[in-house]
Amino acid sequence: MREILLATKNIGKLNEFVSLIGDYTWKVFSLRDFPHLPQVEETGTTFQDNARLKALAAAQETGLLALADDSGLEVDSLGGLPGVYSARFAGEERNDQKNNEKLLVMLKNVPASSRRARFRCTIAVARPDGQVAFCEGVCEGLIAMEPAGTNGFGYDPLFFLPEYGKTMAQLDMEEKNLISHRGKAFKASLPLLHKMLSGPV
Ligand SMILES: O=P(O)(O)OP(=O)(O)OP(=O)(O)OC[C@H]1O[C@@H](n2cnc3c(O)ncnc32)[C@H](O)[C@@H]1O
Ligand SMILES: [Mg+2]
Repeated sequence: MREILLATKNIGKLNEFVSLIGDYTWKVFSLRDFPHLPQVEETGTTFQDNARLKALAAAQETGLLALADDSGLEVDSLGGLPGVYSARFAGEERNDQKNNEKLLVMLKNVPASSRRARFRCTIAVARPDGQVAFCEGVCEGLIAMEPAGTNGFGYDPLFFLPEYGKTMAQLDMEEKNLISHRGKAFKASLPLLHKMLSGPV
């Protein structure tokens, strides 16, 4: 059976990937199966750089094919922030609620018509031999005036999808996976995953 390591410490992301992988007959590992692995410093300035750092470290330390995701929220009126700093926007403690509160404060005087934003996800797939490939997915929306919904994680309660009339946190995981940046990036990565899984890893 093919084996893949999902190289993320974010339980929300992990659950979404497990659901996306769904029926594939792959043996799926997560970083919880390798608790001794060192923390990867996300020193890159792009999603691609950080995804590469996380995937390569995991593949080289475990000998498995590794998939990492670096993702975040880009808010137009903030010049693309929080971007690669999305997880630690309100500080190194990486608190979702504080991140959301900080975002609302920064957008306090910004009208609904200027609250365009997008989630972006870059997936890196790395082999232990150093080969790395990338895929990207984007999901467009607006930053709501107040949070709504309890599903998902991160900025989902503030990410409003006009065509659904709901925030991302008001969708269930299957609905989110159909339209999300992560769902799109994962689907785009499937041919690549099959190709990289077919050679000797
Ligand atoms: O690096 P790993 O271990 O994968 O976990 P992380 O949470 O630190 O992940 P990132 O470095 O990629 O930071 C992504 C942040 O962007 C936000 N984010 C990304 N995808 C999201 C989603 O689907 N819904 C809500 N917020 C999301 C959220 O704040 C994440 O913590
Ligand atoms: Mg991270």
